[in-house]
Amino acid sequence: MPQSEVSYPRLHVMQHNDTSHTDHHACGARVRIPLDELTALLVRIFERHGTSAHVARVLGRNVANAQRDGADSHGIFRIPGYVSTLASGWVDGHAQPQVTDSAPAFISVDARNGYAQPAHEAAQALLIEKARSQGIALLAMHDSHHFAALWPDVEPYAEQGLVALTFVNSMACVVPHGGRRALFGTNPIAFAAPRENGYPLVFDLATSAMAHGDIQIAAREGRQVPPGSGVDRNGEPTCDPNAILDGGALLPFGGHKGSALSMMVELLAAALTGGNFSFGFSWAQHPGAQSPRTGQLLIVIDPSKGAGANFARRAEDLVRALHDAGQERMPGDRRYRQREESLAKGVPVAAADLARLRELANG
Ligand SMILES: NC(=O)C1=CN([C@@H]2O[C@H](COP(=O)(O)OP(=O)(O)OC[C@H]3O[C@@H](n4cnc5c(N)ncnc54)[C@H](OP(=O)(O)O)[C@@H]3O)[C@@H](O)[C@H]2O)C=CC1
Ligand SMILES: O=C(O)C1=NCCCC1
Repeated sequence: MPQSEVSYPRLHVMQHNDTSHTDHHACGARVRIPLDELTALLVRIFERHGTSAHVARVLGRNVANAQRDGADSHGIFRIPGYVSTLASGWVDGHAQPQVTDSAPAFISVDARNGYAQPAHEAAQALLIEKARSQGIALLAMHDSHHFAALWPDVEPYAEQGLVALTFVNSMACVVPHGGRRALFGTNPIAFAAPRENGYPLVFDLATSAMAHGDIQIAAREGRQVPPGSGVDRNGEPTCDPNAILDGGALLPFGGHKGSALSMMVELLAAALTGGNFSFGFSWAQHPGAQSPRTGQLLIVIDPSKGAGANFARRAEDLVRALHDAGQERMPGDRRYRQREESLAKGVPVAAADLARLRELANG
């Protein structure tokens, strides 16, 4: 029976009970809002609900950019979760991260129970300097809360000609392959590499069959999820997202292969950094808390130190070969397309969500 050891709260997601709109989108009527306006609104929400001005700026930009790029599960959908987590006292919105220059190619960051993004930002310049001088450098962060998409953590390195990889562990809601109870987090991995012509090559994926956020969205919209996504509280396969959320669990993607990758994420993001394993924390005293208190590892490589004279050109060769072989869509393409559209026309947001954001910012 895969009963989760840590029960993940289902509260505090954007609800869409208003069905009066005629728009075809599942979330009701959509409006478009300029990116800087959305960012400012989100910054106000964070500040109003318990973060420092600096943390609010970092998180506001992060969430707005996720929404800009079409991240349904990690854009404004997450705002009620941030707010309830801050209100619960589970996370410190004013945390001052401690950055330690541990070794020539190794930086340790204690996020001090704060959000991962400001802690990462505090060490970013040193990480780039080390990667360029040593060829490779690591940032190992612990006691951090990552409640967002991972691509914003790696894409900026590729924009500067570097290769970056990151690993984050989350909360126990995935049954290991052949196992009986949830132990892994959805444990995402993201990778970014520069290209000669065009946006960096970036992939960003949960090692579970689906991200937990997408299960929540399917439940909210009354949709079934694909076979192989999860099991119910009795360990029986189910396509009902509510059964997965209510005492059931997710499955790793690709059976034993995804399970092995998820194990690696626990080792790199938790064991190596000093952070909690996904099964290793309890938020029982913090009703409403939703963000996992775990760790993150970032690896940054300077490809100019490698064998290839021009990594970005080789990346371009590879993309051309992939296209020639019939793969039209590269990972990241959908996001970049969405980004361009959002920058040209405004960021799409469900009208009901925008109203709720305004209440959170002003009410
Ligand atoms: N903070 C946390 O602890 C967690 C965060 N997450 C986040 O959830 C988000 C969603 O994760 P997940 O559902 O696994 O992501 P998806 O399965 O939607 O996408 C995974 C990757 O595959 C690419 N991709 C998707 N479809 C295709 C295709 N047909 N051809 C080529 N490439 C494709 C995507 O590119 P594209 O983006 O262009 O679609 C993306 O890079 C991620 O941003 C992740 O970081 C997930 C788990 C935990
Ligand atoms: O969607 C997911 O899976 C998660 N997102 C944010 C942090 C917890 C897991």
